[in-house]
Amino acid sequence: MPAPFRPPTATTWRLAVIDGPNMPNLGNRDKKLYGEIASLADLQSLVRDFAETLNVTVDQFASNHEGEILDFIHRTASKVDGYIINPAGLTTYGEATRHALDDTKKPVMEVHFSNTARHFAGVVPPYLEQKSRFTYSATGLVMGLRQYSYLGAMLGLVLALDDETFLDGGAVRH
Ligand SMILES: O=C1C[C@@](O)(C(=O)O)C[C@@H](O)[C@@H]1O
Repeated sequence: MPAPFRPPTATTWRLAVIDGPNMPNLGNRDKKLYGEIASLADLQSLVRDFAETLNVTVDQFASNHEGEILDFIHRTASKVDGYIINPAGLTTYGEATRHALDDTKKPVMEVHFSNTARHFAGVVPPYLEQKSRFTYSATGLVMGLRQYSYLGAMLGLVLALDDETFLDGGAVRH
């Protein structure tokens, strides 16, 4: 059933959804953080189904290798209207990936399964405080809602792209 709040004439935006290092192993990760989701394939199927409901398309990509993620961003930059990324293992040091996304000039939503502020506080002492590099240049951030973070990010990004007074149809980032 199509989303009732998007008119039938709304643009079919093309989005790219990227999962970074360790997300290909989603089914075997800590259930306290990642829940009972069985696999990356299940996550991608949930995201695809939601995209269909919103009447947008998604190009999905996951890799344990930053270079492959950079290649994906470079080759999709002129084809997609916005990115959703879970930088995962690149969150704190993924400057090359952040720059590649920045170079696209497209809106970028950062997503995480966990609330990374709480998660990081649990894994390092306060004097080594860890932060996401991606939040500095992301359009927005959704985290702490496990797989539903991706759906929240997608909904927000699609409505923002629809709103010509906000992202100017994807041409301008704010
Ligand atoms: O791999 C991940 C997954 C993560 O991005 C999340 O989705 O909660 C959080 C990161 O700190 C971690 O390195």
